[in-house]
Amino acid sequence: MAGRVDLDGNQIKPITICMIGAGGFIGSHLCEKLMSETPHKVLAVDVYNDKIKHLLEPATLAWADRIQFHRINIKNDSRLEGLIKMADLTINLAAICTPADYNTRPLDTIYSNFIDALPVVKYCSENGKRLIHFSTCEVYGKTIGAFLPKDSPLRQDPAYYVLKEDESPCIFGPIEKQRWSYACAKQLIERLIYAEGAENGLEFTIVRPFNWIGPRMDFIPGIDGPSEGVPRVLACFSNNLLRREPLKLVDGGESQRTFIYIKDAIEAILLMIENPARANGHTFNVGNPNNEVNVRQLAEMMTQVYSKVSGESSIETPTLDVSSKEFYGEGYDDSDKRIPDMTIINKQLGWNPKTALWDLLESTLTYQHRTYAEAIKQAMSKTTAN
Ligand SMILES: NC(=O)c1ccc[n+]([C@@H]2O[C@H](COP(=O)([O-])OP(=O)(O)OC[C@H]3O[C@@H](n4cnc5c(N)ncnc54)[C@H](O)[C@@H]3O)[C@@H](O)[C@H]2O)c1
Ligand SMILES: O=c1ccn([C@@H]2O[C@H](COP(=O)(O)OP(=O)(O)O[C@H]3OC[C@@H](O)[C@H](O)[C@H]3O)[C@@H](O)[C@H]2O)c(=O)[nH]1
Repeated sequence: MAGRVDLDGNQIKPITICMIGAGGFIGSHLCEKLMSETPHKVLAVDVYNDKIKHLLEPATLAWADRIQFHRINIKNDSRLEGLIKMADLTINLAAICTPADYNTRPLDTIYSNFIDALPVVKYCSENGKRLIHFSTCEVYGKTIGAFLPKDSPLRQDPAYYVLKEDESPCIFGPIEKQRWSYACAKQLIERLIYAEGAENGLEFTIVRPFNWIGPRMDFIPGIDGPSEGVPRVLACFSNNLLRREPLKLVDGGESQRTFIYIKDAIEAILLMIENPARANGHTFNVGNPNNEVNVRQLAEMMTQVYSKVSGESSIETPTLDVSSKEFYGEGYDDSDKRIPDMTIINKQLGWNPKTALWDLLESTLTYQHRTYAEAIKQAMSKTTAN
C-alpha cells in the first residue's frame, strides 16, 4: 500500500470516509476493497451489518483499526452529523432501491431517496465536506426511442437511446405509474446536490449505477430474506434456479439492460474517491455498454451458466411469462433500454469495465450455489415433510 499515487502522480494520503449504507450490496464490496487495498478508514453506517461481518470480526483482522460499524438509522439519529464532521468524505448509499417497493411503498421510497438524504447533503455542505452520492440510471427513465413507431429506422440510431449525463432528458411515466416514485426522488436529490454545489460550493460527485450485479446482491426469499419478498432480477432468477422452478419473465422479458460486474464498478468508485480534482462537480454513468441483453436472454444465459456451475440439468420449462400487474401489482412501469454513454468517466478517470456477462454470471452463480444450495434443499425438504 505504500507509495500509492493518484492519476496525476500525486501521493495518496489516507482519509476517513463516512459510508452510509455500508452494510448493503455495494457498500460491502466497497468496504472490502478499501480495507484490502488502501490505507483509508471507514466509519460504516447502516441498520444492518450481516454483509460486512467478515470485515468487522475477529478483532485480529489486519484492518481492524480502520473500520468501525455504527448501527444508525439516518432517519432519526443525531449522531450522523458528528460522523460526517469526523470524516473527510461522505459516501451515501442508503436507499430503498428494489422495484417491487416503488409502486407498493411509494411513500417510503420517496422519503428514503429524497427526504432522508437531505440532512446528509446539508451536513456536508455546512461543514465543507466532500460528498459522493449514489443516484441511479433510472433517472433517465425511458429512452426517446421508446416513443418512436415500432418499425421506425431511427430506433437503430444511438442518438435515440444511448444515455448521456449532460444531454439526455429524464422521461418518466404518469403519476399513477408509481414505479417512477424512486427515479423522481433520485432526480430531485441530484438537482439539490447540484444546486448546493452551484450556490454554496459543495464538493460533490453523483454516481449513476447501471445494473451492478454480483455476490451478496439482495436476498434469497425464505433463506436470508422474507419468503414473500421480491428482490432485484439477479436474486429472483437465482432463487428460481436454486429451487428448480421456472424463471418468471415480466411482460415477455423484452426490457433491455446492460449488466456490470460489481468488482469492475467498485474500481470506478475507488478512482473517484482518490481523484477528487477529477471527480468533483461531475455526474458519472457507471455501467458496461458491452453487456446488453433483454431479460429473456438473461434468463436463458443464467439457466445455462447455473447448469454448468451446479452440475444439474435445467428443468423442462425453464421460463414462465407473467404480467407486470401479477408480479409487481398496480402502478408498475419499466425502463425499456439502458445503455450508458462512457465519454465523461473515460475522459475524467480513464476507467473502463472489463468483465463479460457470461464470466460475471459464472462467478456470481458459483457464489449463489455455494452459499445457498444446501439451505434451500433443507428448507424445501422441511416444507415437503410438513
Ligand atoms: N445495485 C445497483 O445496481 C444499483 C443501481 C442503481 C442505483 N443504485 C443505488 O446505489 C445505492 C446502494 O445500492 P445497493 O444495491 O447496495 O442497495 P442495498 O439495499 O443493498 O443497500 C442499501 C443499504 O442502505 C441501508 N439503509 C437504507 N436506509 C437506511 C437508513 N435509513 N439508515 C441507515 N441505513 C439505511 C440498507 O440497510 C442497505 O444496507 C442505492 O442508493 C441505490 O439506489 C444501485
Ligand atoms: O423475476 C423477475 C424480476 C425482474 N424481472 C424484470 O427484469 C428487469 C430488471 O429488474 P430489476 O429488478 O433488476 O430492476 P431494474 O433494472 O428494473 O431497476 C433497478 O435499476 C437500477 C437501480 O436503481 C435499482 O437497483 C433498480 O431500480 C425488469 O424489466 C423486470 O421487470 C423479471 O422479468 N423477472
